[in-house]
Amino acid sequence: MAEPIRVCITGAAGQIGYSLVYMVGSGAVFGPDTPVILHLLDIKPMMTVLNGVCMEISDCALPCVRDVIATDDPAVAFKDIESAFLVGSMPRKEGMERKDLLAANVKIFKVQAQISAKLGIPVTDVKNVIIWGNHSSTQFPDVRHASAIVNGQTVSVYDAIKDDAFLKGEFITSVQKRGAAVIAARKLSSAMSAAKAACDHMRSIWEGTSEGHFVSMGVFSDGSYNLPEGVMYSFPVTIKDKKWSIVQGLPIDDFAQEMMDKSAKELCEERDDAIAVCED
Ligand SMILES: NC(=O)c1ccc[n+]([C@@H]2O[C@H](COP(=O)([O-])OP(=O)(O)OC[C@H]3O[C@@H](n4cnc5c(N)ncnc54)[C@H](O)[C@@H]3O)[C@@H](O)[C@H]2O)c1
Repeated sequence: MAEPIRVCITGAAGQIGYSLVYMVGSGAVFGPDTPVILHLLDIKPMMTVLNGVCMEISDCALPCVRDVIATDDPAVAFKDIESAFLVGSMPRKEGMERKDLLAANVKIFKVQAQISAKLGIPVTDVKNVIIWGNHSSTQFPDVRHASAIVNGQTVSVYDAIKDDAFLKGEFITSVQKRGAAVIAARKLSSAMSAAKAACDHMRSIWEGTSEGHFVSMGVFSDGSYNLPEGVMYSFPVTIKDKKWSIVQGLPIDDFAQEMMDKSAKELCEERDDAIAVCED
């Protein structure tokens, strides 16, 4: 086996942390041949809970876990690490909008399932669905540039679904409202799917994207696609040598641009709110 890498997970005693620890420790993120030393950070009152998580890590005999450092000291948690999942903060509760979280959290610091169900194919046969914008009710899931394997042929998802009303209506709104729907059903914010998404992001960064594939990530906007510069915005990106590049030149129609602009406007407002909180 290779030398172990040090991976920090903050908020490790929380819901998302609980799923993340398992996924990282089982080899699903950095590969089954890469041992990891887990640096688990949480706040002092959560140390007993974190100790329970450590007991379970030990009981699971996770194949990739070489050692575990559980701490409430960020200096210890972030020492010599190669990668970090910054999860520690306050989750959204029923009735809360994302904006409500900003004031609380600012100081501390994808959507193929529906398409594959509509086409009756496995999720692995759908690629390049884009989420533009914010992770909120203005996010814009866009299948215009996506392709799928149907009956052994690679086809455009838009042409295969052939349902403009669905793709511009129900599909978008159900993705936009998914977070709230999970909270309404679980009475808790999503955790397993959030941890899976974080792990997918980390694996994409670690391994890079394969030829012809892109993934959506919230990255610092450089003004591509006529969107405002200087906000964190979800773009289609490719990744090589752990560096992301925004995919350029995708044709954007009026409908898409309007959706993308709406999410950008909200992100600019959130950025300004966050700056105001910091300056308080
Ligand atoms: N993007 C998404 O899809 C998505 C989905 C769900 C949750 N979230 C966000 O992820 C975060 C964590 O959610 P959760 O459900 O795991 O919450 P949780 O309350 O179960 O866990 C959060 C953990 O963070 C710890 N924590 C708080 N402040 C900390 C600090 N300063 N340093 C280290 N640890 C700290 C808490 O003690 C707790 O153990 C929240 O901000 C939530 O809004 C995002």
